[in-house]
Amino acid sequence: MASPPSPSSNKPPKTTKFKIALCQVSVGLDKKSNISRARKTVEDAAKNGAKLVVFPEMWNCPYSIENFSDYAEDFDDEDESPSFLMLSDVARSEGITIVGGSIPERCGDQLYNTSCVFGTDGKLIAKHRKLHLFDLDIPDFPGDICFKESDTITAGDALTIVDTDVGRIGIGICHDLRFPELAILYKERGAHLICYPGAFNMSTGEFLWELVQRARQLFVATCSPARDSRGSYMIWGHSTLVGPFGEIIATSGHEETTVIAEIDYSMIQSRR
Ligand SMILES: O=C(O)CCC(=O)C(=O)O
Repeated sequence: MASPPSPSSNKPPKTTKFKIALCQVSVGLDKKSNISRARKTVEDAAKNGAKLVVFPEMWNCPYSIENFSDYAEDFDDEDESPSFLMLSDVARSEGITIVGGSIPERCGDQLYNTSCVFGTDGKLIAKHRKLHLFDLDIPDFPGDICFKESDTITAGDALTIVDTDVGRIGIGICHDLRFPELAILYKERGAHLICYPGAFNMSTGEFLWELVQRARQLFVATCSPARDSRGSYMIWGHSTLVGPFGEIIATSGHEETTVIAEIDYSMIQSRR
């Protein structure tokens, strides 16, 4: 993996205008079909001109504490990492950058909620372990949700910012989006875009998901799985691209879809 860019090296991106695809895929119980569906989605996005593809949080596994261990992958073990290998392979074959949402990562005795970023040659260029785990119990809120991610997942301990062919990208996962400090640090380190694979729920999604993205004053891309109305965890959806003025460039509902939109980094300069 490349070492993270230093704050002072404000390298201009190779590409300043490009298409991004936010793949709001449906996620089912069958891991193999989640993987093949995801691959096809990347191939279609590349056909439509996308140079950067973003996946949702936990795209290979229905979002539930009970599933994380069964669907987890050890990235150092080729026989144990089909989701990881597929993303690497399709990034290379399509020649695109992929922010691979997140999948449960097994490392020794620990499980992490991890996002892998692949360059156009298919190499892993960054890995972000979710920093802020989602522990919530709000019985009187609409949707009265109770979820304790820390029962099975260990929190990461590092920022993740990486230079790619499509700019300097900071990564956060879902609940990380709520913490402005992280976005401020990425901004100080010269990020052009922050990608947040997420899976917000119905309780907090309606109130916070869009609001916090629009407050970051950078390009922000969020990508959620599609809602599964039979699932135990009701996903908010609404994968969105926000520009540096807080404007919504493109968004979606909660159904399965791929949002394709243009990013033009010259807008960051205009905002300044
Ligand atoms: O912050 C929130 O309200 C939702 C976060 C979440 O769903 C998650 O981190 O998985």
